Amino acid sequence: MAKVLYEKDIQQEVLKQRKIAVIGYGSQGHAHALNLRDSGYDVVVGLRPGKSQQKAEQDGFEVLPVADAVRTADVVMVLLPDEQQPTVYYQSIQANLKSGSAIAFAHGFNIHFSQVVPPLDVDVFLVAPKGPGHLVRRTFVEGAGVPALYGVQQDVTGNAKDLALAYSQGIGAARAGVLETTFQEETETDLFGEQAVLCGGITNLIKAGFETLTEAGYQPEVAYFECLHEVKLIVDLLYEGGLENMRYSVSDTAQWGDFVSGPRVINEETKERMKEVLADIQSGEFAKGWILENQANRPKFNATNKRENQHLIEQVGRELRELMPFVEQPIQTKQKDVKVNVPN
Ligand SMILES: NC(=O)C1=CN([C@@H]2O[C@H](COP(=O)(O)OP(=O)(O)OC[C@H]3O[C@@H](n4cnc5c(N)ncnc54)[C@H](OP(=O)(O)O)[C@@H]3O)[C@@H](O)[C@H]2O)C=CC1
Ligand SMILES: CC[C@](O)(C(C)=O)C(=O)O
Ligand SMILES: [Mg+2]
Ligand SMILES: [Mg+2]
Repeated sequence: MAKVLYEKDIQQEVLKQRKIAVIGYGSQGHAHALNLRDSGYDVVVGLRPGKSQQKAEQDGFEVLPVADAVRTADVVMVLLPDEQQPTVYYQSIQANLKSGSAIAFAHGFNIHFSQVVPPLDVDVFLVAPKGPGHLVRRTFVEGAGVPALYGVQQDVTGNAKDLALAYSQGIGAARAGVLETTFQEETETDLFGEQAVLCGGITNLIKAGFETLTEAGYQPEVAYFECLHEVKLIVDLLYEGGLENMRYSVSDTAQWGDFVSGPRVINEETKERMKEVLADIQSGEFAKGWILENQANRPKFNATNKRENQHLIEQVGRELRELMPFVEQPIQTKQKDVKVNVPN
């Protein structure tokens, strides 16, 4: 069994003496900056002029241009979109990193695929929350946390692991559990999880179910409740107590259907496709495609995003959610169809 660390296992002092620059104030950035400050750490935010800058200032942070924030910091956490990190790193971060300081990431993509190569005189570590940034903040405020993986790529000071652990504690992850990993393992498992299960897998499962019902003549509203809305209720039971807990709560008819029909939909063939997805991640093929897509200004990303937002399930869902005031308002701080290519 892997060793999972909690708050009681972690010393905070090593990070308390240091200034942390959080670069970026999006999903992860705002959560890390706010949680670290609430945990008593000294935080400055590095940004370009714009929406995030205004938000961070409204939240009471000192906000500096990226280069200046890096210059003042002992620990620099890079929370820019993965595809923007190399440009900003080489234009504004690398030359300003203090010798003996630390650079950190919430996802290993750019280090693992060598898009960012830090100098040899800094520590390089990873603290990767296993959940969306907005929940990293929401759960922290509620007194809980989102678990995280930590890893060290480069340890020149002898402090890298302690810094990573203290950082994990500062963002609230150690309340839920912190697990040691490598940049390679985090990158490959995170990409696989989001593609095959958490994002790509679940959205396509939902759409396929919805389309099967509507194409058979059933009402789209009924199909929406059945295939999308109820997913959260079922996932809550899975989250709270695993497969057994969900199966305990649903009817025996549903459980029997789960046993006999689930494997007709998700089976060895699906697993073979999953293995292909994993192989593309491991070989760097997926990373190459994503880097090229960005260099071309995201033609496929933008077209797919537009088409997906117009899907019948989205139209029906928007109308139904209007009538359910208890459903929490969507987060949607990001306009994912706009490619912004402006470094600092
Ligand atoms: N989203 C998530 O929940 C998770 C993300 N991660 C990782 O965290 C990192 C950050 O991702 P995420 O939080 O989704 O990113 P977001 O897209 O939510 O936020 C990006 C932030 O970076 C700023 N930014 C973008 N370009 C520049 C630039 N050129 N110069 C200065 N600031 C810039 C944006 O500001 P502006 O308003 O000016 O555009 C924004 O504040 C990634 O490595 C990701 O893989 C890891 C776990 C989960
Ligand atoms: C599941 C998507 C994720 O990996 C995450 C929230 O953990 C991401 O990159 O946003
Ligand atoms: Mg993830
Ligand atoms: Mg991810």
